[in-house]
Amino acid sequence: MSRLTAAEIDTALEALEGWVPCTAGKTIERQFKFKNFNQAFGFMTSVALEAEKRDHHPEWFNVYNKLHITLTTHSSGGVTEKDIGLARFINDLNSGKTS
Ligand SMILES: C[C@H](O)[C@H](O)[C@H]1CNC2=NC(N)=NC(=O)C2=N1
Repeated sequence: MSRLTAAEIDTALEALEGWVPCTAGKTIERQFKFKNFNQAFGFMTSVALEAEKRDHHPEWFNVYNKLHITLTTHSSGGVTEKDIGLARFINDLNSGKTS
């Protein structure tokens, strides 16, 4: 799958609240803050199950109620539609559109 250009990433992120391009356009990243660790880890569990289904996995860092997610496609060396799709799932989950 081919890498998106910086302009393509910007366009895609217009519809993805909270996500920003990082690492010279090689990743997209978003921070989340939950009420407590259970909420954060429950969210991560739902994302993990979906990631496994998609065979596309996040890089993330969790401390208590905070979660930082980095998405990139290793095999392409940058951001692809797979990252945009997973970011959309993550946002929908966060806003209650996904169970
Ligand atoms: C063999 C397996 O399909 C690959 O290693 C998958 C697994 N999950 C992945 N996740 C991400 N984020 N990028 C990849 O390139 C990737 N590749």
